[in-house]
Amino acid sequence: MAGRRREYDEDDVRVRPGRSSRPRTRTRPRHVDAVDGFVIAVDRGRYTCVLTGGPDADLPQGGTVTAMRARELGRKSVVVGDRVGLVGDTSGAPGALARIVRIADRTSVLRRSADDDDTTAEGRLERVIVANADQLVIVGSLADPPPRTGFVDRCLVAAYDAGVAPLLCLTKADLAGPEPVLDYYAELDLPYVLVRPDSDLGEVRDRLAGQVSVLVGHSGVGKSTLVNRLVPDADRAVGTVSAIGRGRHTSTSAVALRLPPVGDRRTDPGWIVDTPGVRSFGLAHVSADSLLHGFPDLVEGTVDCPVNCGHRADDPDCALDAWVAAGRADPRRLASYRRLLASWSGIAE
Ligand SMILES: Nc1nc2c(ncn2[C@@H]2O[C@H](COP(=O)(O)OP(=O)(O)OP(=O)(O)O)[C@@H](O)[C@H]2O)c(=O)[nH]1
Ligand SMILES: [Zn+2]
Repeated sequence: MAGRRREYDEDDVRVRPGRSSRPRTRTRPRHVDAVDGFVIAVDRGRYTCVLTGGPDADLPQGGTVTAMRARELGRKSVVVGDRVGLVGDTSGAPGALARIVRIADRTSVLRRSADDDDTTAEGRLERVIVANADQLVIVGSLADPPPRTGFVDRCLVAAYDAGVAPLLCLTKADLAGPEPVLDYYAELDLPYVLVRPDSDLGEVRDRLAGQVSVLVGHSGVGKSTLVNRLVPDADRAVGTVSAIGRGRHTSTSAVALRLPPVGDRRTDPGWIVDTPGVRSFGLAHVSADSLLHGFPDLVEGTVDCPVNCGHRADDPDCALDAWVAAGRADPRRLASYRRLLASWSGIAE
């Protein structure tokens, strides 16, 4: 994580102009003494952060600091993955409360999909749940339950749109081979890893090293099993705001877990962000173009489409049908794209 952008929004700092004779103590503090933190969990207005200042900042160590938002942040939200500036009691002692006074510009955001409840403002909202993720690990089982490529396709759209690199993590490789899934994504150069109960996870850990990786997957695919294998003390790692194993009553929808060091290497093993209860990522903000770019194997097939072609099944001159008929892309991919189009209530054009 070293070397990542750490500029802060400075618009929350109000400095009075002029009056150089003014006693320093009466000017608003600029928080020059703020220390860098990384938000790992959010629970009812309390933010659990780890301190990331210092030369060994990204190595597994240290405790956590509980913080609240400073009023001067206004309406800006703070989410898991945010890089923040902290002041106040950052000792991490029991009962100590620090204040978040700055939020760094985000390199990426992932939004959860709106709740099905469109009768409330909350229910219609696609809230940002993770900031600054580098990688989206799409966890899917090869059997029991069978692969759901529609879900993977949806995640790919979210990943490409957010500028987050996708990694396909295929679990239960002891029950079925990966060929059907890999065949479906043959045109994509999608990186993937296979997981079975007896695999040592070395390749997975290599891919997670130095990254902030968000894990998403359907119920039953083995995501919890994988998280617990990767971070054996996951429950302890997030302390009192743990979302793991809790039901739907928790307000926490993401939690960052520090991966243990690999051997005696002094390199950053990375972070995983588990997303308990997140069924899928919101795509309402995604433009029609971005939706298509989640299907890179189809993009070239649209060059012969009429201007303003919607690429839907009932668009008579859509060139994608001919593209697929000519064997240039898998017809199942086109069907998946059109299913997504049909369910997509995009607002951005
Ligand atoms: N055969 C086999 N079974 C596995 C593997 N990984 C997990 N399982 C089993 O699959 C079942 C579901 O695993 P979980 O880890 O609970 O799945 P999950 O994705 O976290 O599902 P939720 O807890 O419902 O969100 C459990 O019975 C696991 O023991 C695997 O690689 N191979
Ligand atoms: Zn078209």
